[in-house]
Amino acid sequence: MDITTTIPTVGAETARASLVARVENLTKSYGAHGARVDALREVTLGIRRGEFTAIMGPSGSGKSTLMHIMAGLDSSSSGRVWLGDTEIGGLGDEQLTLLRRRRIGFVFQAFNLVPTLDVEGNLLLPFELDGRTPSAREREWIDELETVLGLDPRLTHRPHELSGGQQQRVAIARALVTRPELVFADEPTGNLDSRTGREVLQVLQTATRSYGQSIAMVTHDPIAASFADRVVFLADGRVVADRTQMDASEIASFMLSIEQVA
Ligand SMILES: Nc1ncnc2c1ncn2[C@@H]1O[C@H](COP(=O)(O)OP(=O)(O)OP(=O)(O)O)[C@@H](O)[C@H]1O
Repeated sequence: MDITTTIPTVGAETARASLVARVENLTKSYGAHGARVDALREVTLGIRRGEFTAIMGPSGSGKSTLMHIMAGLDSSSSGRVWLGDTEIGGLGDEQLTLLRRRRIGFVFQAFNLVPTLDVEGNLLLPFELDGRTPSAREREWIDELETVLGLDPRLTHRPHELSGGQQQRVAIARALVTRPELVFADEPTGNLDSRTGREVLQVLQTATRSYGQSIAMVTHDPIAASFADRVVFLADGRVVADRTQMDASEIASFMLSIEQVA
């Protein structure tokens, strides 16, 4: 047996198994010729399972474009994208819709709750959209989320009767109810004051630390990124740094250095 070729292969497979999502040589360009914008340039990145990853970068660095392509909301110009073992680039629209519905959770800056549904109705929406009711085990999980996120007294309230922080908690609970492989959070604290924002970030951190939820959060806020286990920095469509556990001041100075170069 040729041991020199066997060992690295096993190592690479193990490393890939620990990734919940990955992209390889991803590029995305908008427009053509003189008006062309290269939003992503040959990005290769893996999101590790069970980690809270922040994707940071100045405005226009490509954060949202990367998130949208990883979540199957947009297509790439070239390169490959996987969620687990599924290569997203090979999927049709219907398969992509199912993948997003069943395997990915989303939390947006604007909460995106359905205004006509109460909290319980919003939490059950992912099941409703999938044409099914939660199993007994899923019902237990929903009950646990409602309690942990402090939503029990609010279940019959509609979004307009809730504070911004409460609405974002509902949105996070809704993203977690189906136990998705990966939750994408897009500036989840962008509409919140700093104290409420920190509480929401703690909720996301708890989802990872207590429940092993993989989360990828796009942000330009150093304080938000400091709650993450890992911070990936983008500048001008490229990954320029990939660090673990940085505090907010380290992140802020690193951002400043990127912005000065850009
Ligand atoms: N639909 C589009 N058409 C043309 N250019 C686009 C489009 N979407 C994004 N871009 C450009 O691609 C680049 C990356 O944009 P992207 O929104 O991914 O950056 P971002 O880091 O998320 O910025 P922000 O923090 O301001 O949201 C920018 O130069 C942007 O102007």
